[in-house]
Amino acid sequence: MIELKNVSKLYQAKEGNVLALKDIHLTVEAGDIYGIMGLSGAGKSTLIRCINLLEPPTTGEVLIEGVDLTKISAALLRQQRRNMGMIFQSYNLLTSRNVEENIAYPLELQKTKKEVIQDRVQNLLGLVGLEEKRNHYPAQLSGGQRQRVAIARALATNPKVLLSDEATSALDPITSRSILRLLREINQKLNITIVLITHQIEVIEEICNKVAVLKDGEIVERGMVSQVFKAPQHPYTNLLLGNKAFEKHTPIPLDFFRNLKTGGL
Ligand SMILES: Nc1ncnc2c1ncn2[C@@H]1O[C@H](COP(=O)(O)OP(=O)(O)OP(=O)(O)O)[C@@H](O)[C@H]1O
Repeated sequence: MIELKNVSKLYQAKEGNVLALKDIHLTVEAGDIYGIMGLSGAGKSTLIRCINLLEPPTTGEVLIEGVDLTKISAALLRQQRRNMGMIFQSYNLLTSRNVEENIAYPLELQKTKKEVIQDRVQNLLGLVGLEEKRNHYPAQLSGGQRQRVAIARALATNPKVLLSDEATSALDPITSRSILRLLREINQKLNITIVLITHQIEVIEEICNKVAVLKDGEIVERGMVSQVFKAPQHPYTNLLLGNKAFEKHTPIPLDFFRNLKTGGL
């Protein structure tokens, strides 16, 4: 349902040009929770923003259900974008609007009838578990609650796809897990395809069925999470997963501290 073909992105700036994406080919099927992982600067944000054309690719095609977004008019693009909600690390809520009003905002923009908006907002508040906070403003909410509002707002127009740009990176591990659980529920109950970018391996492990590994603007490895994580083929994937194994499971050898004291490392 989402297909990127030969997508490249060149940023041209006074300070110098950056080729942020190089000949990307990516297929996301309906129902996937597709994770794109890589270190800082790998091109993850650029890639996810190319999917809804927030960042127009320099070359290549972005096909959503067979429609190439790079070739349609601005009006048609606006219409296509309603099929794709997006959430961000920094939530991007409207600070002068309360929870209900934030969720209603995309529907107001498309001139939906008031009664329909009320019903939809009510359902979404239930879905994200924020009925009791409906009149609160973003400043009165925790990070996790803000992300729930952002998720409800992203789903307001009934999209088929949800794009998640490091949605849990600013949250503590427990809140992060509760947001990931919510995303999985949305994928399973509402049949919404999710594409997410993250630098956190545990996010991929927790909810994604597929993964692509991005390095310096190129996809170096992709596949089912179960396979890629069990038997990574590319040294860079190994490095990313190896680091995690070190953090999580490998006790730091005593020699490390001895050597540190004596400057022997
Ligand atoms: N508007 C821009 N103008 C010039 N260069 C840019 C622009 N946006 C991103 N870049 C460059 O493109 C490359 C990829 O950036 P991008 O933000 O996509 O990476 P990322 O993997 O999302 O990184 P992070 O995890 O740190 O957000 C980087 O070298 C970055 O400096």
